[in-house]
Amino acid sequence: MSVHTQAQTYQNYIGGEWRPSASNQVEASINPANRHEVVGYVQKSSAEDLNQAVEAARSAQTAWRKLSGPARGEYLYRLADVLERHLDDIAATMTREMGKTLPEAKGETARGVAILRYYAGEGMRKIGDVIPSTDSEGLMFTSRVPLGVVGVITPWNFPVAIPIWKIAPAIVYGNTVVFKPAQETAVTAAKLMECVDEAGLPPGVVNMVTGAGSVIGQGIVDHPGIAAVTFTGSDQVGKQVGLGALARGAKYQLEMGGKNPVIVAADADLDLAVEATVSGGLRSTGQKCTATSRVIVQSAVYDVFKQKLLERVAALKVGDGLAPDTWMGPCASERQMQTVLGYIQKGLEEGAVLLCGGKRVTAPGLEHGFYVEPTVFENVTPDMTIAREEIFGPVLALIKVDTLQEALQVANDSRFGLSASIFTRDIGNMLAFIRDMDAGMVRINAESAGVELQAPFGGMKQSSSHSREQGQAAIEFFTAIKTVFVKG
Ligand SMILES: NC(=O)C1=CN([C@@H]2O[C@H](COP(=O)(O)OP(=O)(O)OC[C@H]3O[C@@H](n4cnc5c(N)ncnc54)[C@H](OP(=O)(O)O)[C@@H]3O)[C@@H](O)[C@H]2O)C=CC1
Ligand SMILES: O=C(O)CCC(=O)C(=O)O
Repeated sequence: MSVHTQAQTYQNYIGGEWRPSASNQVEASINPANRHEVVGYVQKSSAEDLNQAVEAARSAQTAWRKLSGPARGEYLYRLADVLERHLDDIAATMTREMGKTLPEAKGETARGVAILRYYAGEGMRKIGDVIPSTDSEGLMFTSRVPLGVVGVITPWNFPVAIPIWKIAPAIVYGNTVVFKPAQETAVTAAKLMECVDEAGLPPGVVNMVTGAGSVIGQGIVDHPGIAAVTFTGSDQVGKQVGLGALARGAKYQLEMGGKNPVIVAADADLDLAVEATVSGGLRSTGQKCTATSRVIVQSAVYDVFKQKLLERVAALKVGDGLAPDTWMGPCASERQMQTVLGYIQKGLEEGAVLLCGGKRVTAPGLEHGFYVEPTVFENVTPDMTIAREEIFGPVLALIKVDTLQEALQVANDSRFGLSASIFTRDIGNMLAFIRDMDAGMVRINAESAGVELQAPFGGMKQSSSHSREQGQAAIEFFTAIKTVFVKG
């Protein structure tokens, strides 16, 4: 039985108007805490809808780029205020649509507000440099210009923060946007567009088209009217996006997976390390690209650390993210839950030892949701699948090592290099980690997740396309540099 009497239908947002898809087909977005609850219906759009959105974005671009940076920034301040007013509703929608706990969803929405204000301020900052010319009568300088229409393709795990950290810099630097959210969180995305509408952004500056990744996402990648594509999501799709964009000469930026290690050195504050491992690995049900997944512990403290970790994990309350006492919600979808359970099974088959968890939670009240127990394995070796692939679920893999050198070697033995932590009190260990750890974010005595909006964010190796998002780094992707020489 489905509970959908109150479920609203959400339309595409194109050229400042709400429009049904050309196909007139909709899809239910369901609550992962209870598969029978429909959160809303979203459009299953076609290439025709995408074409309309690209046209709207192209039409809006000339007037938008002609506004001054501070004037564009003013729109972002307005949008921030509107989002802040709707924070509670948007956060609750996010929890119902993808399962993270309400405090996490509120925190993420507040982060969206802060990102908008940060980039509103960017509208006032410099967009070029004066460079001495060899010609004493010449003036040489750089100026940054927008790219045109930017395609924004986002995942479901941060359905407010990730779209905002792409859309805000895109528009403040004078681009217009065609946004394709993950279908799993398209209701939350539509509520974000309601804020765009209420804030009075000029029609066409931000457009949203929902639908299948293979149709709308791929359509953005291939569309000749889109100058650049920014993507966050899986490793596999990301590489496809990059190849497609490269083939037609579009600019692209990819943020993909992680297999983030934490090293617990023999001199670590073990209580702090346990807390950070649990928070970094299991909050948001492990569904963060920055989530801790490999826990590399020096043998001298292994048993004590393990004991403390298991006690802490046993105390975690799994449940509906809207319930006030829930610490960890469900996986975002049935497919994600099956993926996680598949990796757990693989871990068992390859000889890892299950210390706790490992099963779907079907306790009364949770049986209709996509819950997986917080899971800890030990005797994990670096060649096992659960030590190599991104699981994106509440699974921690303990790896015992003797020395810090070995720990670093294991930590670097991955095709990913997004975030990494170490717990130690020794300055030599810290410096070795900062120097030798191949990750875009290295964190000392702090969990691997939880990035700050004013700092560059991105990974090394196959975690990203080697660019950085957020902070002032965003200007690199969302603008092109013009070098100007003037002589009177
Ligand atoms: N680095 C990160 O932050 C994230 C990593 N992941 C990893 O990816 C795994 C799978 O998650 P999943 O949601 O399937 O991730 P995807 O990479 O499939 O989805 C990310 C976005 O890309 C879209 N998309 C799908 N196919 C294409 C395509 N051919 N061209 C362009 N865009 C496309 C999706 O649309 P649609 O949703 O409509 O399919 C979604 O908007 C997870 O288990 C996790 O390991 C997932 C999310 C975030
Ligand atoms: O750790 C964070 O706060 C951000 C994580 C992230 O960007 C992601 O999971 O995609």
